[in-house]
Amino acid sequence: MSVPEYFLLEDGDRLPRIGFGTWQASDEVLEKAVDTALACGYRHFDSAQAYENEAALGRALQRWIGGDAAKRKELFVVTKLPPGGNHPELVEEYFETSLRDLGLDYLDLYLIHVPFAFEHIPGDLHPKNSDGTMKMDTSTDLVAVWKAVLKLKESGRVRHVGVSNMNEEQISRLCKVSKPECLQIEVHALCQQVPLIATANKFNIPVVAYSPLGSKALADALAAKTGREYPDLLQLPTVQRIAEAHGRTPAQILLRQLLQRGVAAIPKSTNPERIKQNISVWDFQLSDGEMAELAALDRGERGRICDFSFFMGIEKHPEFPFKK
Ligand SMILES: NC(=O)C1=CN([C@@H]2O[C@H](COP(=O)(O)OP(=O)(O)OC[C@H]3O[C@@H](n4cnc5c(N)ncnc54)[C@H](OP(=O)(O)O)[C@@H]3O)[C@@H](O)[C@H]2O)C=CC1
Ligand SMILES: O=C1CO[C@H](CO)[C@@H](O)[C@@H]1O
Repeated sequence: MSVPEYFLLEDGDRLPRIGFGTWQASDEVLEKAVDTALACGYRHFDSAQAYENEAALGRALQRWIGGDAAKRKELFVVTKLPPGGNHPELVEEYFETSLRDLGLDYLDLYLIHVPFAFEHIPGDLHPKNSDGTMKMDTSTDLVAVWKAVLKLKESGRVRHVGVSNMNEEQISRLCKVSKPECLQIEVHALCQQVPLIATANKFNIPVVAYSPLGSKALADALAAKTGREYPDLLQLPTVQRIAEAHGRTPAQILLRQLLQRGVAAIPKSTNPERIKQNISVWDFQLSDGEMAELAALDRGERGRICDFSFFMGIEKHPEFPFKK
């Protein structure tokens, strides 16, 4: 089956289905990686204020744009409102900080990063109590935050707005105000999010898969916390066998499965060869049988690696999105 390289959004904007992830890439390394990614054809870049590297991303993008408005239009730049910004009266301030750090005069997509709120403490994106638990604001009014994000779109400084890490109930609640234009969630071979993607498809909301390769960083953090080893998706026998059959790499198989499920993916790499590899996924296709074998790897909720358990106490927040 052929897969379009973009989601078509309103106003004819195009959301490239392979994007470039930036979490846990330090400034200098990130700038070089973004230069490579741009040269390889990436035009969708995923960031977040929480990654604390928006300025580095912005510098690399500005070099490539070179003041040319047509080149800026080629890019699809995404960033996210952090948990400390989940207060309606603070959305504008947090947004302006990201836009300034990115050095852009508009953003293509702004996402509510998570549905729960931390206290707003200037200069501290992950405020903690003395016992290590997060300083949460349990009075989060998610609809009011969403309305404040929608106002940014009305102002023209954001072209599209969406959400991340939200469950079906939260998505339905926000859809009553205005449908999110994108849902960014963890999706990969062991956490295939079949029900949530079905809901997104029902609302015609494009889904973008984060940690599409199983995120070594998150898997290691989970293993350190739970003592539960998390499998390396790239080493899964089924993935390796199908990769062998196609003369492709395991990563390309994992990404192609997502594309053929109608989901976009934002793999992160700072290695030039792997950056190139991750966007070279358009010239082969997986058979129905191979797709069925990959679908059988799903562990549903048990396959989740990003459960925010490193934010101690977060599961007590009324808007914690995942099954406890
Ligand atoms: N909305 C949210 O809450 C979240 C959003 N995200 C976004 O999603 C992006 C991707 O997810 P992320 O968690 O980073 O993890 P990924 O699933 O993208 O995996 C990244 C890891 O895989 C390695 N890798 C990349 N390409 C290959 C390849 N072709 N072969 C083998 N190994 C490879 C990278 O190492 P190397 O660099 O050495 O190649 C890195 O260690 C993030 O960067 C971020 O932008 C992530 C988590 C949560
Ligand atoms: O985007 C993200 C990158 O991963 C982090 C650790 O899970 C998250 O906090 C954040 O949601």
